[in-house]
Amino acid sequence: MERRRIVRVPASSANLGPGFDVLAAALALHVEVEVVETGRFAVETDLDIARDRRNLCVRAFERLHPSDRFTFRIRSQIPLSGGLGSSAAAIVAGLVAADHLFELDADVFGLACEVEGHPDNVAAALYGGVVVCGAGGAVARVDPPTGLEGLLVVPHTAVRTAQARAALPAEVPLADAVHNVACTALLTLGLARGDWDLVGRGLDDRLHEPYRAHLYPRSAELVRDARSLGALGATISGAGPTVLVWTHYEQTAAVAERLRERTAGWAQLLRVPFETQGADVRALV
Ligand SMILES: Nc1ncnc2c1ncn2[C@@H]1O[C@H](COP(=O)(O)OP(=O)(O)OP(=O)(O)O)[C@@H](O)[C@H]1O
Ligand SMILES: N[C@@H](CCO)C(=O)O
Repeated sequence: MERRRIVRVPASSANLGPGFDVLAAALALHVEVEVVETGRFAVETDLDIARDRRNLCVRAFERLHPSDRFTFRIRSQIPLSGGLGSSAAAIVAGLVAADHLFELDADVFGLACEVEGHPDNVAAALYGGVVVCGAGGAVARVDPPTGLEGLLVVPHTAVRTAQARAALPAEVPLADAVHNVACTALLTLGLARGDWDLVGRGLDDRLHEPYRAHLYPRSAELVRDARSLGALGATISGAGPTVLVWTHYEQTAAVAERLRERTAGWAQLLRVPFETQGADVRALV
């Protein structure tokens, strides 16, 4: 009988403002990858992604097992323009599928970090919730507070993560590093306590968003103006250009209305809950 697995992995928003390469949150948009032992290699998808062995799901799968006899059917709700952890979700899906098919009990998190190059999106994709990635591969996870919602504003123009990482300086002023430590502490306390004031005060960043603003000028402007639209604040999602506008659910509809006027012509405006559930795998018969 054909062996078959279906893996569902959430999108994620990394950095959450000040927590560069440390903080991320899973979001309720998903990639679904069905891996079937058909006896031939193929990638079947409507997405604009590689259909050969350069495909990220396949590359990740191959870290654990050859893909020659497997067909990969990939569907995704995650915009590919950048900032929503689509690459991490694809990598986690490939690894989880192989790990489950061959009962390997592999270090999926460690391998996924190696392929992705940084841990934040990978941790959120694998474990769900809000994650803090520490030294030596440690991950702490907390459920997002009840009532927290996100509005995602997705531009047409894409930014590749590699390009955004290349824009960062090797050194930053000490005062900016201190500012980010303070904001990260306020934000994590705010998220753990469900304290909206602390969350709003903790979203500011000086380590990556200013250095990348020339790659996504309209997104940077929206982050600056989000509070004046009634939101708790906004952050560049991951390496951008998508913007995550943070709201309490009682504010979301009104903020969405103002954003709709403000972002006419942008690719998508999505109301997306934070996701508590991480990667999930099922065996199909
Ligand atoms: N389901 C998928 N299967 C295979 N490859 C994918 C899939 N989804 C995305 N990719 C690949 O990942 C690339 C996007 O990766 P990139 O790191 O630039 O952005 P991102 O992961 O969406 O954003 P960020 O890392 O900032 O959150 C796509 O161009 C595509 O090549
Ligand atoms: N922390 C990463 C997330 C992008 O995948 C970055 O900002 O480069």
